[in-house]
Amino acid sequence: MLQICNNNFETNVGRHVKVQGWVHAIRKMKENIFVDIMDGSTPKMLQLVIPKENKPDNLSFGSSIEAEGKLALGPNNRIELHTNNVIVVGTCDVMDGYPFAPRKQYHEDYVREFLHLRPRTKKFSSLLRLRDITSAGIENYLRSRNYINIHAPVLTSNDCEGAGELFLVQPNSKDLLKSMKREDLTEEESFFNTKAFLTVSRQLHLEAAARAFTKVYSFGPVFRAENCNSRLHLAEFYMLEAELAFINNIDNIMIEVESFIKYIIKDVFEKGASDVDAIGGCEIQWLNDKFTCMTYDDAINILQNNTSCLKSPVKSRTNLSKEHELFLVKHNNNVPIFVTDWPKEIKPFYMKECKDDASKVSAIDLLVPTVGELVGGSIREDNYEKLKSNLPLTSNLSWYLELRKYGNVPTGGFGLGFERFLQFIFNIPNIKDTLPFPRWPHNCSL
Ligand SMILES: NC(=O)C[C@H](N)C(=O)O
Repeated sequence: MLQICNNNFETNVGRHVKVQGWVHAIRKMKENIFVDIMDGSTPKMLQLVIPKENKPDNLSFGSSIEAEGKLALGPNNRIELHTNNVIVVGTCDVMDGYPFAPRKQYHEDYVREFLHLRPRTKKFSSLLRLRDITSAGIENYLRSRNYINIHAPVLTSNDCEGAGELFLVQPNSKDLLKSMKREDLTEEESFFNTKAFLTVSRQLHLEAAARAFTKVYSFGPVFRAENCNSRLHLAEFYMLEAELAFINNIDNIMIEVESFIKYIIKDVFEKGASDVDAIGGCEIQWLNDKFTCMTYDDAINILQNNTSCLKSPVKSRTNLSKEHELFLVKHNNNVPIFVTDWPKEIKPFYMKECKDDASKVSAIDLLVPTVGELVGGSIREDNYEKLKSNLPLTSNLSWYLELRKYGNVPTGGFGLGFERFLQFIFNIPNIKDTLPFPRWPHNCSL
């Protein structure tokens, strides 16, 4: 079996091979039928040349086939398969509800209505391959720099960000809940003896692991119960989170983030070049520029001087709106910006106070074109007493506090939203088109 990605066809000319795939185009000529197939291993198609009399009756656009024959050099110097042995594995009756037709371009909103068939469309299959290449690039990069991958749990009893955007998890069986019920626990608590949620961030677990392995990361799904249906939000998304021990200066985190992002983009543009071409090319202007660094107060000043161009009000000591984030980046010639020194009251409990200003925390948001905030990171509060007084009253984070008691070290880290990263690298207008089966409010049907 030959996969189309094995593009050493040149050396294979004359060889007898078997291929498999899905039909993307059929052209009927006088003596032969020309069929383009894709097998998903590459954006490239392979042309089959089938003598008219050997074409199976049920061969159509969208059907899956197997073909055996001889590879030959075609008139345009492309390698094609000459075959009189084609088997239709699965038919596809285009008149019976198949939502796509040959040689037609569809808007992504339409294609998204058919999530189960979408991976077979040409552009989306390129996007999913690019997602795979980027994700492998991230793992390889971190491994090569001695980060240890920690499989932190999806189920957790903590609300890391303290923002209340949690999905509650409990058994679906009333009988099970009844059998596990205890007087002192609510029904929601009866399975784990505590409420359990889908994780919003693995940072707290990574902080525990960083105090044993120095450099750790986790790359997996996180969940946010936000009733937001924007082009930038998902209820389930992948987050890359990294945590480094023996770090007490946010500059180190910024250096780590900037070199990581630049490396991964260059790597995926190189390894995924044919898919990047297939989606119409991508260009990043600032790959050789240094990211800008400005304080939150500087950012607010810029916004306050430009209120006439902004719809959302600019208020100091509040979060930036998406409009503000995108304005700041544009104002900075579209070069990414690290915003530093955030007001303490708008950031989570785990961030460390700035040395020279106790009203600020040592945190960064990285703002980039197209999507705004891409990365959030901070130095973590490592002082036992200070952290104790910052902990939310209702939290059960005594274990997290205890990390500051035994063999404590300062740590810092960051989290990067993977889908936003893809959106921004490959210029994808809607985040729902960066992953195979997106979840967003009112949408979890398959
Ligand atoms: N690991 C991180 O620093 C990410 C951070 N906890 C967030 O969810 O934004």
